[in-house]
Amino acid sequence: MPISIRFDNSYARLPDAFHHKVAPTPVETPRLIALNRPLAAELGLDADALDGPEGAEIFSGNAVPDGAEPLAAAYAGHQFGGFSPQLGDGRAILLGEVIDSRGARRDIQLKGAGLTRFSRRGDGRAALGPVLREYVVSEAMHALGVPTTRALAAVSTGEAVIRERVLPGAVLTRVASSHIRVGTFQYFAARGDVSGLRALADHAIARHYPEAGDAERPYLALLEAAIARQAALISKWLLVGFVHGVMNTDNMSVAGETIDYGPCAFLDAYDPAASFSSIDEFGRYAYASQPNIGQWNLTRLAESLLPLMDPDPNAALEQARGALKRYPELFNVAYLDGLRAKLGLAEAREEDLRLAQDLLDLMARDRTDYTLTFRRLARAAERPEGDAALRASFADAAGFDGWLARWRARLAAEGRAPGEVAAHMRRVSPAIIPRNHQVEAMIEAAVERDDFAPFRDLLAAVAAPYEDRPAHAAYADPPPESFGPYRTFCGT
Ligand SMILES: Nc1ncnc2c1ncn2[C@@H]1O[C@H](COP(=O)(O)OP(=O)(O)OP(=O)(O)O)[C@@H](O)[C@H]1O
Ligand SMILES: [Mg+2]
Repeated sequence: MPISIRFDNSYARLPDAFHHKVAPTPVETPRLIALNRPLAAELGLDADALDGPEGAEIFSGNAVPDGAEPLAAAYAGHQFGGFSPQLGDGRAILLGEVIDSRGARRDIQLKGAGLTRFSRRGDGRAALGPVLREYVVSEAMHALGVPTTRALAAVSTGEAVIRERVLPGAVLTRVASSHIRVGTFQYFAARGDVSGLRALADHAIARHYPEAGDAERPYLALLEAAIARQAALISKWLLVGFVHGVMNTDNMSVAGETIDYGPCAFLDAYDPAASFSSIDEFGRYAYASQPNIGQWNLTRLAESLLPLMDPDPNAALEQARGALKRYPELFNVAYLDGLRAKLGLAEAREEDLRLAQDLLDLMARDRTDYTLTFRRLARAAERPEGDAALRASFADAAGFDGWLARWRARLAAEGRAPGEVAAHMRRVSPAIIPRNHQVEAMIEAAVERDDFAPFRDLLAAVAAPYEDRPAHAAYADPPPESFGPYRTFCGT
């Protein structure tokens, strides 16, 4: 019996200008590498039926399930500050949408599924390494509590893709609450297509911000809501040490989910200026620049929405400015709340930012490991003698001791039980992130030796980031010295 998926394809019903209806290009010998069974169940899919050759057929694009209406979406985007009026899905093909077990609409999309009208000079394909990276890192982000697209399946294609060298090809099946990007709005705005813009905004409101639809000014409310979600999202990135790496406006979801894990990386050593992507020469998308870039991108969204916001252009501009002005405050509040939690503080006080910033400054100076430092701090919270490994990680031991004394005094003033404080801290500061050296080792095993055991092990570890499980202990370790400085390459 063919697999049945209950599609309801609202994006396909939007006007022609929104998409190119195109089927995936079949691949030679699809092999299912991974199926996310819990996610499949959440989507109402038959995980047993999909966990084998039939799943390989569907998730490679070789078999298009009944009810799917494959399409490539049109979008534009600012890439490293320069505007491209037409990008679009050059290698991703949306199969359709399903309503999940909680009643939410979710996209099911194949990334690497072949040529579309938007492929430009690309081959429409993805390489196995980047597919596995996106699978592991997006699932890690989900487990960390960061809004993100999800990975439903990975399939190898049996075909080669040519990059700097010949690599095995693969397709990632990605699930998202939508694939509407800031660049999707820019696409219609740049063409002066106000009716398309309105259709898009109405679609985004219905799908992501239904309360905005009831507001006096729905399009302003859409902008405000998108700004709030983006501020919250980027604060979460910083709090787990995530560097997106390619925050172009076409890689910013209007739903506030992290999307496009091309050259992303997590901080090992804390360095606010950290930037890993080989194409981000000037550090535009460095770790600590992400909040500002978020605002820059949201300003592009605001500009795109102006024609809808008010018939009077000056009034529209005024409203957009007002909405954007709130972003820094929204970000700062969310980030400081997160830092407080990482320090185990339950009460908000004036001096909290200073306390947190002083620790971050010490960490930056001595390049301590971002993840380990906070995790060890939880241990220090429940031990009066402190944590020897933590102290040893600071070259400036006296500086750190001074900070530790201030922090302990602050905790003592709150008077909570040390065990409780430590438990709270461990709920927000992970033991395990997808460490860059582990991700690279996992990719090498898969690509060079067809060995997917490291992929499965890493995935299992990052799926339980806040737990200290002995079996996962190796994944909590920082990189060995020999790993050296890390560089990522756009996973095209
Ligand atoms: N191999 C390829 N073939 C065709 N088009 C490509 C290819 N790689 C990237 N593109 C296109 O180049 C543009 C920018 O690429 P970018 O790396 O941001 O996106 P992506 O990783 O392909 O996809 P997404 O943003 O959907 O995760 C997009 O329009 C994308 O579709
Ligand atoms: Mg992209």
